[in-house]
Amino acid sequence: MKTGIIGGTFNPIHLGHLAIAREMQQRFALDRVLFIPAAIPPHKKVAGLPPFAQRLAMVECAIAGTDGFEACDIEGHRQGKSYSRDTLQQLHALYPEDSFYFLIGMDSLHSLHTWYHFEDIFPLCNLVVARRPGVAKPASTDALPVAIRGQFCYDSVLKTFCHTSGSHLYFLTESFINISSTQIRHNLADNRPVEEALPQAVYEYIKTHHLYASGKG
Ligand SMILES: Nc1ncnc2c1ncn2[C@@H]1O[C@H](COP(=O)(O)OP(=O)(O)OP(=O)(O)O)[C@@H](O)[C@H]1O
Ligand SMILES: O=C(O)c1ccc[n+]([C@@H]2O[C@H](COP(=O)([O-])O)[C@@H](O)[C@H]2O)c1
Repeated sequence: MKTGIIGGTFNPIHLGHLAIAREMQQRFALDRVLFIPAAIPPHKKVAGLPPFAQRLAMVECAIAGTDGFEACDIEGHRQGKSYSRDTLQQLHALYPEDSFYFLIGMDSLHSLHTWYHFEDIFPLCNLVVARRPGVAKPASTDALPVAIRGQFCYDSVLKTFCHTSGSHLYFLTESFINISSTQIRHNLADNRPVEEALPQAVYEYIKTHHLYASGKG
């Protein structure tokens, strides 16, 4: 089975997340894409963060009825920070036959060397990086962050980066939408429109549960 993974704080999940997940699903003919909310995001402020259960519920609202998309609460069952290395190891143990495609934003690629045991991550999955249209697709290891480039080579025939473990590093380009959860939270707090950035069901969940009102982070 080919399994895609998109992890995030999902505070809240938005149409940008869904668009890149769909692109990854189609490009790699994935059997399923797991949306994994971080219970305790390792590098983000947790003050004012809605509880894990609410961020998971918004993910469930966002993907309901979409073939191949599944919410995964694996990080809600662990103590401490939600490190991706630990999640990937757990998924490998649960699904030893699967190959994994782990989606991250370009910003995350550039800070990957600061992640917990980041070098363990490469052999555990293929990395799929979402980049903005117009940002050149890297075509040599020189374009990769210094901290990781030594572990990859560039195959100019296949136009792909290969890790020493045999995993690959791919770049997506088609579907980046210029949306962030931060912008959505600010718009909600200021009563500015957000409907175009959010699935309708997520918008309704936010309204019903009075999330992100002014003064609520
Ligand atoms: N519009 C987008 N297009 C492509 N990737 C995105 C987009 N927004 C977020 N991502 C990526 O999705 C993953 C989860 O993102 P996250 O939940 O932190 O959302 P965010 O919008 O970046 O949040 P915030 O604004 O609060 O930092 C990260 O790897 C991030 O880089
Ligand atoms: O494992 C780490 O050290 C680590 C550090 C920063 C981010 N991550 C993961 O990257 C994903 C996106 O994180 P964020 O903070 O941009 O929402 C999410 O799954 C996080 O758990 C993981």
